[in-house]
Amino acid sequence: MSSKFILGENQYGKAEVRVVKITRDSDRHEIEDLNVTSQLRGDFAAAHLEGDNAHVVATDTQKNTIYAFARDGVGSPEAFLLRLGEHFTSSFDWVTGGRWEAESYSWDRIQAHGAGHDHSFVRNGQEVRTAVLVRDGATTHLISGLKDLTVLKSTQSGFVGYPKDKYTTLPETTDRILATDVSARWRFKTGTDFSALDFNKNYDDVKGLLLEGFTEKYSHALQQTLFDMGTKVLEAHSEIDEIKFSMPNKHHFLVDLSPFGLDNPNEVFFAADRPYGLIEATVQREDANPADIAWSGIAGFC
Ligand SMILES: O=c1[nH]c(=O)c2[nH]c(=O)[nH]c2[nH]1
Repeated sequence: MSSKFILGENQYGKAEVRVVKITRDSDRHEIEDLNVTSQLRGDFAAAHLEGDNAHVVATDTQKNTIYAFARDGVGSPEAFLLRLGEHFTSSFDWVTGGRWEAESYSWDRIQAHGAGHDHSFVRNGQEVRTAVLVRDGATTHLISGLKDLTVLKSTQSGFVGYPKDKYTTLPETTDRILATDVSARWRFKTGTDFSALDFNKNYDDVKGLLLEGFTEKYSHALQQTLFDMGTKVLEAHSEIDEIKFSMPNKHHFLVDLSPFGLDNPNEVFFAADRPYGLIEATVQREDANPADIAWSGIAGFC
């Protein structure tokens, strides 16, 4: 019996290019700090089948392009990825698409003597900003996001009414701590005019809405709070078609202080790090276009 083997889907590039850009037009410096991955798609059959590298834009060249483009400034992770995608697809005929991804780390000015310092910064540990661009021929998909945005509410959360079977030990509660690390990714409508979008403003606004959504209502479950958070974003942003979440339910267990003759009226908790509930869902417009190609390769979301 003979088998024939053919080349399936493929992409390649440079992963995790760490680039820090200091803008020093004046004594008051600005910092941009990114981790960028570039992957090209197109006709790379000869490289795989024949060892012919005529189409292989070296991963080293892709890395250098990222550094060279940073010389002009980054602006926003989304704008930076759009520039890279346009460059590679327009410069090389056989590059028909690709995937470009960035994480961006934010820095605050160090407050010294009552003012933000001109050139000394402290990493803002709140969350990591993310962006993914997928180009497929004439179609462009762009997904903004964030991860590790840790939030907690100390009341206005409960969990009751769930089915009880012989394995159920969890007591119902109408007053518990709700805590999670928000990971969210929001996809812009296909065909959005990205040149008209202020991505940094968009990011700040969506993050603000997510945080507001977390606070606003009594939470009957993290699932409900997730949906509320997503709804707020879609209501306010017509350019966004869907938002996906992955959120651990970071359990806080009341400590039994009775051995020490003390009561514990919901004040002292054991913050468990594992196991944790893991709540994942998409909130989308009813008429959103399916965009599986945009999401494939993004781990940790359903
Ligand atoms: O918000 C919650 N959702 C659940 O699905 C769940 N399951 C559980 O044990 N506690 C919780 N809390």
